[in-house]
Amino acid sequence: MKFSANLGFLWNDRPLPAAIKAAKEAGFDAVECHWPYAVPASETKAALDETGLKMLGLNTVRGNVTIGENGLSALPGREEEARAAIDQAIQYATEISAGAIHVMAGNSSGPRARKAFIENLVNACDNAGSDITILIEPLNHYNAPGYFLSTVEQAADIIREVAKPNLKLMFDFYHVQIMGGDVTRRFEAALPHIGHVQIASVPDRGSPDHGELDYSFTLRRVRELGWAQPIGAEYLPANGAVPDLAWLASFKD
Ligand SMILES: O=C(O)C(=O)[C@H](O)CO
Ligand SMILES: [Mg+2]
Repeated sequence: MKFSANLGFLWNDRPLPAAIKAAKEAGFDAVECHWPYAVPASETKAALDETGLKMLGLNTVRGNVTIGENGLSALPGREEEARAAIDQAIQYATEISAGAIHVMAGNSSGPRARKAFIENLVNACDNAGSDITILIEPLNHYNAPGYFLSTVEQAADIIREVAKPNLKLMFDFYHVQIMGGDVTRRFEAALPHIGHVQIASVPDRGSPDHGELDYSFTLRRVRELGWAQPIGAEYLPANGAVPDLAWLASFKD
C-alpha cells in the first residue's frame, strides 16, 4: 500500500516546505495538508518539486475559528465568503498541482444549509476543472459537534444530487468508525463515490497500529477492492508533531 502524510497533523511544528521534506525522508509516497495558505504557493511547489511528492489535497478555510466555525459552504447567507474560500483553494491547488480540495461545510443543518452546500459544490466542481477533485468529508460529532456532514450515506446522497464527475467522498475510517462502525461494508458500498481515504486509530486518533480498528485487516480489504491510491495518514503523533512510524514499514508495499 502507498501512504500520504497528512501535514496538518504530522510535522506540523515546522513550515510546510520542511514538513514535505520530512515526509519524503520518512518514506511517504505523497503528502496532503489542511490549510497551506500562510505559505506562498511557490515555496510549497518548490518543496514538492524537490522531493517529487504530490500534494494530494488541501482544505478550504474554515471561517472564524475563534468562534468555532468549521467551514462556510453549508452556511446560508455566507455564500460570498464560501465562494471566496473555494476560489482561494482552487488557485492554490492549481499553482501546486494538488489533486483535490476538501470543501468544508461548516456547522449547520436543515434544508437551507443543504441547498447552500449543494450550490457551492456545483460552483466548486465547475470552477475546479477536471484535474482537481472536489471532496466532501463526513466528520464525527465528538471532534466536530454540529458539523453539517456526519455520515458517508448523507455524503453519498449529496454527491448523487450534485451529479458532477469531480465530486467525491473523503472516506476517513476514523470518523466513519465513530459514526456507526461497520466500516468494511460501508467502504464497499461507498466505493464508487470515494475520492480519498484517510486513517487513524480509534478512539484516540493516534497511529494506525492500535485501537479498536484492525487496519491490517481493513487495509487489506481496501486493497482487494481495488483501491490503489495512497492512503492518508491523518493522525495525531503521540509525542507532539514528529510521528511514530513503526506502522509504516509493516503496512507499506
Ligand atoms: O478532520 C479531518 O478528518 C479532516 O480530514 C479535515 O481535513 C478537517 O481538518
Ligand atoms: Mg479526515
